[in-house]
Amino acid sequence: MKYVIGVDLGTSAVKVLLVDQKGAVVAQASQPYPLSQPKPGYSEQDPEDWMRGVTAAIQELLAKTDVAPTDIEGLSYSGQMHGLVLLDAQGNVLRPAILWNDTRTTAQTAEITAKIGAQFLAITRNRPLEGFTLPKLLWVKENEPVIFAQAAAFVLPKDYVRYRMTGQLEMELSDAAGTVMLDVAGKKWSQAICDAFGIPVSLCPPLVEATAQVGTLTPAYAAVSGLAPATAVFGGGADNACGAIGAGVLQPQQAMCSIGTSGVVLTYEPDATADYHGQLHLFNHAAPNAFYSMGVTLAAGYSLSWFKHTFAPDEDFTPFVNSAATSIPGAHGLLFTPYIVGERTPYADATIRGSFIGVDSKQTRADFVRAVLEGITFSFRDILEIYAANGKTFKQLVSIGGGAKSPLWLQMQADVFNTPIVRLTSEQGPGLGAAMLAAVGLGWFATLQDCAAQFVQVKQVYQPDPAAVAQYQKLYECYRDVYPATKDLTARLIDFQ
Ligand SMILES: Nc1ncnc2c1ncn2[C@@H]1O[C@H](COP(=O)(O)OP(=O)(O)O)[C@@H](O)[C@H]1O
Ligand SMILES: O=C(CO)[C@@H](O)[C@H](O)COP(=O)(O)O
Repeated sequence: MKYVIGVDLGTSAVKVLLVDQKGAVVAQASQPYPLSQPKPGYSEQDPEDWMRGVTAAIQELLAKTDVAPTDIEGLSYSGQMHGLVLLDAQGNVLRPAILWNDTRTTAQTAEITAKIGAQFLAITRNRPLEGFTLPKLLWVKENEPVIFAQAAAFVLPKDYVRYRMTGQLEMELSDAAGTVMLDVAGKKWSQAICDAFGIPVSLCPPLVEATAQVGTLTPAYAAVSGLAPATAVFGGGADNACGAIGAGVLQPQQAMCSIGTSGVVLTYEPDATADYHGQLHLFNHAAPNAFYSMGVTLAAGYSLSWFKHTFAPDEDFTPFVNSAATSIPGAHGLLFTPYIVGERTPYADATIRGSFIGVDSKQTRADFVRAVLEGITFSFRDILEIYAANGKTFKQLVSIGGGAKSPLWLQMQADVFNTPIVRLTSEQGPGLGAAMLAAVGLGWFATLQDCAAQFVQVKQVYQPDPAAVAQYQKLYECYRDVYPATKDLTARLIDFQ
């Protein structure tokens, strides 16, 4: 039997999966790393922490199995998107990576809109938002000119990890789309965007396709990790593109819902003509010549992990989440909005903050846990409403990410969306998608669709419960009114942080 490894470089942790030729996950390992928030709106990670985590997770993975490293034929990646890693001419990291959920760049996004708003949307297929990479590059250029002057290249998180493992510096296409410096339909760097903002195109690394082999491991990395030097390394993909592949979202009308640190509702787009007027993102898929659209909740799983970390640091996620079962839909009148680091879809608003509305002396901690889960789920419903307004409804949604571990949350999704929710045998969609890119790159399968037919396995389908659907419809109407009512108020409170 032969194997591949999928490395999922998430925001909370790296997860590595060892997958055999039949698609069975034979071992997995995970290593967390810290997130640094030195100022309100800032979110950074040290790329060296990613490297330590990836290497330790691979070592742990190999120690868990009897699989010979020489039987692991290939490895590929799924990566948290948009994070800016600046490198000097020797490939050294110049400053901490500025992540996708860092919102310090409001001035730069306004600058982009004012300068080339309509042209920007036409080329990149996206509105300039704080989370994307170009505003981060402009922020460094304006605020840290000495560092910017030393920059010889920029990469995204998983592209940096791949560089350290292979010595090859490239940027993979589905992730490059999230820089908003790419001509998305033309699959090439946009000279017009670079020129408009004084970014030398020489900073943009060569582009590589997701299933293309970039090389093999360096002898040094093979020695330290325990992998074989001949292990073939493939481009990989943006985590949401990989999540879609791992969820089998490879045809029009198929859609997924991902609860990781962020939250995503995503659908496959066969070409780049879909037009959501910038309300949703449109990026290149990691499947060849395909695209996907998506809306993003900035703090989905992060709202839950913040709440648990703050109020129940010693409890495990599973009992903590399950405690919500002792509450009821609507959490005895408590509503939560998950805007704890600002929001992206449907409100591109870096200064909105979260709220608990309807706090009552009869409520218990279980009500608060339930309200957090429900508020996050309502934020996904907001994205589904945008799809519906554009004529897209889905027969079912495949649920992936850490949040898909919880049967209670899966049923809640079915009830809030009034749509069947599919649970797969593994909730590690991005890691599985990364492994599938290696499997196709190695030629085990002719297409990702063929690979998905073998690798993607449904475990259970959660059907909406009509009574809960009716309750959640009324609650969702209240939820929608919280944003306009709290927008100005919570922005004023930021001064007191
Ligand atoms: N047992 C669980 N039940 C429900 N949600 C969970 C559970 N364990 C973790 N989570 C949620 O999953 C999130 C992490 O998901 P993951 O897909 O690993 O994220 P990332 O890829 O961003 O690192 C956490 O923020 C947490 O809220
Ligand atoms: O910014 C986005 C997508 O545009 C995020 O979805 C990141 O890609 C991080 O993903 P997770 O760590 O939550 O999986």
